[in-house]
Amino acid sequence: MAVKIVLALGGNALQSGKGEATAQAQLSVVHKTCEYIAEMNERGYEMAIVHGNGPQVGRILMASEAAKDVTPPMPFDVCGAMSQGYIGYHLQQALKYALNKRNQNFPVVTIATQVVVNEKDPAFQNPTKPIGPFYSKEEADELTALKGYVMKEDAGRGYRRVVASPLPQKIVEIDAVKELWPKAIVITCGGGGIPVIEHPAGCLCGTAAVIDKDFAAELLAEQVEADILMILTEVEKVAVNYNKPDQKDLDHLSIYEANKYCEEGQFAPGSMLPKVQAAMKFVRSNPSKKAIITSLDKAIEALDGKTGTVFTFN
Ligand SMILES: Nc1ncnc2c1ncn2[C@@H]1O[C@H](COP(=O)(O)OP(=O)(O)O)[C@@H](O)[C@H]1O
Ligand SMILES: NC(=O)OP(=O)(O)O
Repeated sequence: MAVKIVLALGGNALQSGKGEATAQAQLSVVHKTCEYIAEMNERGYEMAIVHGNGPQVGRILMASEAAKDVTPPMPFDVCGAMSQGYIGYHLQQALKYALNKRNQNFPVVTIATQVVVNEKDPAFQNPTKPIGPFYSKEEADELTALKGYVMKEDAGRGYRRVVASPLPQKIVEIDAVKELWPKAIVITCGGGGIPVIEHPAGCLCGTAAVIDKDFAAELLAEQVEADILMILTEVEKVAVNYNKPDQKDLDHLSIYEANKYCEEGQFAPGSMLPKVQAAMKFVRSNPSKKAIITSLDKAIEALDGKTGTVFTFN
């Protein structure tokens, strides 16, 4: 039986950290990303793709706010939906190209995905999710004074605007995802999903937040009964004492070890911590499953057991 994987694609799979933030620059990075995904498809893995949207949704919001004199600003949830649309479009285009090159006539489809969050989630009172570009401390202080943004330092890389990031509770379009699996590679829960609140009458209402795509990918992986949750980011392995002279890269983490390192504060909140927490949650949900955190270019080697940080129950 084919191995089922939910792939979570981080920022570097979509945009070069040091490069420009244009649509063209994103598409060229996505083309490279899709070569790896097509190779995985060629090897017989069944996949769904969840991607991040922090930089993109932040920039869509900025553009919308900057244009307020000519057109009404888009609500936050609509900006999230827009980010799903254009990132999904880039992935569809690049993945189809990479698949065709390998003579794999395989459908690729993006589902605009709503994800239910709890309006009482404490995350609404404590914004943690970095979005948009990076700023210096001085620029960050100016934005706080000028626009009231909450700005936080992001894993040693500069300051970013942070917004609420409630936990995903339910994937609204999950039946469609299951229906399409494994007939297509489905791009779903982009940017963690469009955050919606479920009202008693049954209607859904978009809300101002950005769900963490690693947690949404975890929920998806549980619901489609994936064998592996694979989180692809910039680093090949999770480390302890990250960025310090005594940094130690980790090949394997049990729930017990991962928990201990979380308590020690080894993983930066808003970057590595949610990935580790999502990996732990998936393995805890079914101790026969595994999660892998690695870099995009090492994904296949990691599936072959040669690199990455592998999370297992014991
Ligand atoms: N303990 C750690 N081990 C490895 N990387 C870490 C650690 N703590 C923080 N990081 C940083 O977290 C980054 C991944 O988070 P982020 O860039 O937010 O993810 P994404 O790829 O989803 O956009 C890594 O590239 C690294 O810079
Ligand atoms: N929504 C989300 O988690 O985006 P990033 O991966 O870009 O932070």
